[in-house]
This record gives sequence, C-alpha cells and structure tokens, in this order.
Amino acid sequence: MIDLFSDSGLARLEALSRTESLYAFDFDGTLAEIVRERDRAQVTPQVRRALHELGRLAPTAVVSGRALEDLEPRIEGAVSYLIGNHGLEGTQEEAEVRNQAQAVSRSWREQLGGSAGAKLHDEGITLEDKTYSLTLHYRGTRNSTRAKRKAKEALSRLTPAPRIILGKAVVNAVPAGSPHKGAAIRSLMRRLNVTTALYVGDDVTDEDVFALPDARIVTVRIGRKRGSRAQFYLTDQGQVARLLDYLVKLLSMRPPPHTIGEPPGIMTAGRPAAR
Ligand SMILES: O=P(O)(O)OC[C@H]1O[C@H](O[C@H]2O[C@H](CO)[C@@H](O)[C@H](O)[C@H]2O)[C@H](O)[C@@H](O)[C@@H]1O
Repeated sequence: MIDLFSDSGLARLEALSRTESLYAFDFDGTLAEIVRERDRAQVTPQVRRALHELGRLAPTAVVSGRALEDLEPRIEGAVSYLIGNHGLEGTQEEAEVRNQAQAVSRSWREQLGGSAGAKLHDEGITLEDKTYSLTLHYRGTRNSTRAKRKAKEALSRLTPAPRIILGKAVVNAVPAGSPHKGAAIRSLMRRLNVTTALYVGDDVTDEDVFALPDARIVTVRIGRKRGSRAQFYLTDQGQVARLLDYLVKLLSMRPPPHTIGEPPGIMTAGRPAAR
C-alpha cells in the first residue's frame, strides 16, 4: 500500500481529476469517527462542508453498511448518491432482490429471538436490524473475544446461511449472493457514465471494492493494513478532512468541462499544496 499523500498518490488524484470521475466514501470509520454508540456517529462540520463542496464539483457518493434511513439524516443532503446496506439499497437493483433480502432478514430476526436472543443479550451483544441485513454489535462487551465468537456462532446457525462479514466490533449477516459495495460502485459508475472512481473505506466490507479487478477505481484504506487489497492508505480517519479539502481544491482548478479529457499539457494549473 502507498501513502495517498505521497508524490505518486497525489499524482494519481491529479490524473483522476482530469477525468469524469465518481468520488465515493464509506461512512463509519471514514467520514465519521468510530464511536461506542452507533447512534452517535456523525461527520464533523468541516467534513460536511467539504463533502458538500465536492458534491457540487463532481458526482459524489456515500456507500455504507448502514440502512439508508439511518444514513440519510447523517449526510444531510451533502452528496447526491447514497448507497446503504452494504450495496443492497440505493442502487437500481431489481426490487425483487431487495424483497427477497427483506424476507430472509425477517426470518433471521425471528430465529434470533427467544432463547438465542436471550443468550446474545446475556453476552452484552446487541442486534441492529437494518431491514435487508442484520448486524450483531459487541463493542463494549466485557469479553470481546468471546462475544465475537458467540455472535459468529449465532449467525452461522441461521437458515438460509448468510454471507457473514466481520467488521469493527460487529458481525454482519447479509443475504448470500446479494449485491455488495463493489457491485454497487460499478453499477453507479455505469449509471453516471463516469470513466473512473475514487473509493475510500476502512473496514472488511470495503474490501469488496478494494478487491475489484478494475483499474479504473483508485482505492484508499483508512489505516495501512497488511492483506488489504486497497492500493493507497491514509494514516487515520482524521486525514479524511484533509483529503476532501485537497479534492475540492484540485477540482476547482479544473478547466471548463469541454476540455476535460484532453492531454494534461493544455491544463492551466498543476497540483494544489497538500499541506
Ligand atoms: O460501511 P460503513 O458505513 O462503515 O458501516 C459499517 C457499520 O457501521 C456501523 O458500525 C460501526 O460504527 C459504529 C459507530 O461508530 C461502531 O459503534 C461499531 O462498532 C462499528 O462497527 C453500523 O452500526 C453498522 O450497521 C455498519 O454495518
């Protein structure tokens, strides 16, 4: 992985800015700092402002594991495109796919009631019902290793068998075969008719984008991690505000739309200072 604020990283962003590109960001751990109580996750005023500015300059999306109805009020209209439930909501997928996911999720919810639910509760594990998928949270439990194991065991007993995606103090159950974040990004790129994309994320669910065999997408992980398929990294979540500001400056320097895509030699300006 390469530091995004290195010369080669900045050159990549600059090249991106000369194309018709989508700018997409994960929410928790990327736009918003990870917090113990999920309802309290929010973007800072600086991030909201920069995101809004970016959204005026280029197609911009937030792609989250959260349900759309939970995500929307946290973004406050700063971007035009929102994708929720790990790629299941907000795309132009067939309604049938979502209806099936909803039915499967409802059945899982029932299976996690009764004694199974009581056991999870005793472990301090909480259930987030996202209509089309479920998430078990174990942040703040007394013994997180044990709680994680119990959460995984509970989800692996569900029928039909879910796709289990681990995350930051969470274990997610997503209907097997449903569209993931990678599929959602590609679908949005087709819909917007863009040739390239930037995607920034921090967690296991974002690896579905990082691992795409698609050279058009520049992938960035929050935090350098061995084994991640992302090409670039930012050292921590605090760097996201800096990245957004940088992108706004870069895109503001672009020549008028009719010259986008022409050779870089005709561009009027170079690269803004990355501070
Ligand atoms: O794809 P994302 O936008 O990153 O969503 C991933 C999950 O985010 C939320 O959980 C995470 O954030 C919480 C608040 O900071 C934190 O308490 C939790 O431990 C994290 O895993 C959300 O609640 C999940 O539904 C998302 O799947």
